[in-house]
Amino acid sequence: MFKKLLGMFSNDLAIDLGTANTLVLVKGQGIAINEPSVVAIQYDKHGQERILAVGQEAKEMVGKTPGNIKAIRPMKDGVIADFEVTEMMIRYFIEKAHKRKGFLSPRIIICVPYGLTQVERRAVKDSALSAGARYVYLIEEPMAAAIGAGLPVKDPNGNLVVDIGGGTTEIGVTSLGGLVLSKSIRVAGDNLDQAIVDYIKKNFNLLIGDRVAEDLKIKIGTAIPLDEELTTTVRGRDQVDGSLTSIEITSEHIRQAMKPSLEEIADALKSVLEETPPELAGDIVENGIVLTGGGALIRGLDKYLSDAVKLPVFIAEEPLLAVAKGTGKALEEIDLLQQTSYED
Ligand SMILES: Nc1ncnc2c1ncn2[C@@H]1O[C@H](COP(=O)(O)OP(=O)(O)OP(=O)(O)O)[C@@H](O)[C@H]1O
Repeated sequence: MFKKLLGMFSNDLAIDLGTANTLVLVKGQGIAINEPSVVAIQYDKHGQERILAVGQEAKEMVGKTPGNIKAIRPMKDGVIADFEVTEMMIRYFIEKAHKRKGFLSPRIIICVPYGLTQVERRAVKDSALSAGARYVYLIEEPMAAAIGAGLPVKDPNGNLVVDIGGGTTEIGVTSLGGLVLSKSIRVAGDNLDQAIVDYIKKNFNLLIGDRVAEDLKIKIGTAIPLDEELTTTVRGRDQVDGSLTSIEITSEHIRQAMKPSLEEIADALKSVLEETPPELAGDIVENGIVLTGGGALIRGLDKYLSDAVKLPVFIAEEPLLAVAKGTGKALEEIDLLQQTSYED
């Protein structure tokens, strides 16, 4: 009761700490921040560092910075690659979202990739505590994705969600409010971008950056053949003579480039289905599989995965927001959470 009362005087926050994007929701107000998980750091001549930009502004600096500025993605492949910068980023986003704060420091629920080590979980909690959180809860990504996709996670039924983010694809089977089974592979959006860079280098002798590859994936990427293939022009540096040049690329090329990674995602899904207890598997056969995360937006991925596992596959509404929305819903039940398994 007392804790409930305290909650009325502070803006509790829900944070989806993604490897590609970080979203912050303020309780009762909705999404306050939706920005890339990138930090630009400037070093002075004594080697001292200071934050130059965080989020969208920092992402625009990636690959374009002079020597004394570094644009860093502190979370990579679903793990914390740089603790110090992750902490700076969490602190920056909390302070920005909580600037119109009540007179109490907030309680914060943070969604973290499945399978972070105890040390990484501790680091995330400590960053939020040192940024002024009164209490920090952690929730794992597949669970938040399932809640955000509107699946009836509390029912005694099996639900299967596949969250394809930037660094990881997380597959989870939920039932009775918990994760029964989960698998995380380091094959997701970033890996697809890298596969496109490599394919274009190998087949066209053209060097392109990650940002250009990501644009190609979003603009013309497809998991299945299209009735009318899409075409676009891509600019880069010729590997042989070093000149700047442009070539025509089709959706068929991008599909070929992404094929091995998409096969890995399909194989991971198959292995989770094989391990799912029969009672829950029956529910999944009936209800199908739900895709969340930015990767769910790849053209035809639902059909591709449905063909691979011979089950219906659906795309969640606003898949890029599903994890954040799920974390936000968990925040609304934060008083309940104090007694449940979410508490770390
Ligand atoms: N329309 C689209 N088509 C294909 N991919 C897309 C599209 N829009 C976004 N993406 C990709 O989705 C990924 C980001 O997704 P999301 O924000 O769900 O990841 P994240 O939660 O930050 O990462 P993680 O779940 O690994 O922590 C990026 O790789 C981005 O390129």
